[in-house]
Amino acid sequence: MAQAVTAPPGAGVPGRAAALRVRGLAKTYPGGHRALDGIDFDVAAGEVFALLGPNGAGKSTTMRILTTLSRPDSGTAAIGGVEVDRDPQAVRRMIGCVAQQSGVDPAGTGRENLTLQGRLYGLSGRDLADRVDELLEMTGLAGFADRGAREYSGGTRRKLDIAMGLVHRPRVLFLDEPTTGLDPEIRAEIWQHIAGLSAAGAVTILLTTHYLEEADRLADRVAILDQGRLITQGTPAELKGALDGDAILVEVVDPETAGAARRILERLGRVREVSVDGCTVRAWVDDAAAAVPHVLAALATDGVAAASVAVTRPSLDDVYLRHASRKGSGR
Ligand SMILES: Nc1ncnc2c1ncn2[C@@H]1O[C@H](COP(=O)(O)OP(=O)(O)OP(=O)(O)O)[C@@H](O)[C@H]1O
Repeated sequence: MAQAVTAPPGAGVPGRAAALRVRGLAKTYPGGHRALDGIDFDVAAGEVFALLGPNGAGKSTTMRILTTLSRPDSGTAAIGGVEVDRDPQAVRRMIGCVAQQSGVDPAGTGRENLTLQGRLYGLSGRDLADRVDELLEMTGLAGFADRGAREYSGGTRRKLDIAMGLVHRPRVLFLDEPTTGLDPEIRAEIWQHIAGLSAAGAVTILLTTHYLEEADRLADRVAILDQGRLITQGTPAELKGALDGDAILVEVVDPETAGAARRILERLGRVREVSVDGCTVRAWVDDAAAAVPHVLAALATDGVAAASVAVTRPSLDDVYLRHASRKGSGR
């Protein structure tokens, strides 16, 4: 089995300036819970970097420290070369934050919310009006600009939150679970907006997410955080490529036979990491083309009927599950 790409301290993109640099960041909350246990990473200017991890892994704690809302016990974090602890005011001017909780004032219109946010950052007059129009256009909110935000759907409100985070042209945008709770259609629309921002190259993005597909689609690099430690980081392709082999998915006709199918596969020499989810039995093999006939023959010999067999290349889900299972944690 190939080793996963482990996180070299401060791994970043060679030759690109770090917009964000984190070294040895640690935090223990009152009561003794160690939420961060010394993490290192760099995010290059213009990159989209996704922090993944199960509940309680330390993602929000990392976000809070980087956005100056909380202090680490040790280690350093710098945005554009400025340490967050040393000059939080300067850091706040360089960053935009879209928190899980919406910052939209439901009593105002979209335009009013954006205008107020711009004023808080010192924008005024024509500059501010132009920036507000630009953002309304960019996030597809022009048609809703003068409606009360109270009437907005969850997705529209989230788009306004993102626009508000961008009003002062931050160098780094923090998105904390930007699409959690939104339906797939709106999620896809928001992904398009984030991808558009990234393609324009004007802003570096750090996002946290529970959706592996989101990280796979949007992120140039991802890091998996678990129990306060960064257990792996790299591009989605690197992380997937580090998992040797293919996944075989066998769907059994009768769910009662899934356990038997699992035991049969576990007895086959060339199959490893067999798991069951309902009617589907999943296993890893080095060479799917060679393994599939043996799998089917073994199932048929023991009288287990298979409805279908599929072979897939490793996904980011597989990367996540491999690391989560190594650590013995769930998702
Ligand atoms: N203010 C606090 N006081 C004490 N413990 C805290 C505090 N905030 C977070 N924790 C604990 O620290 C750990 C990390 O929490 P954090 O919110 O950073 O995780 P997370 O990865 O963002 O999780 P989620 O995906 O659920 O938001 C958790 O065990 C959490 O219970």
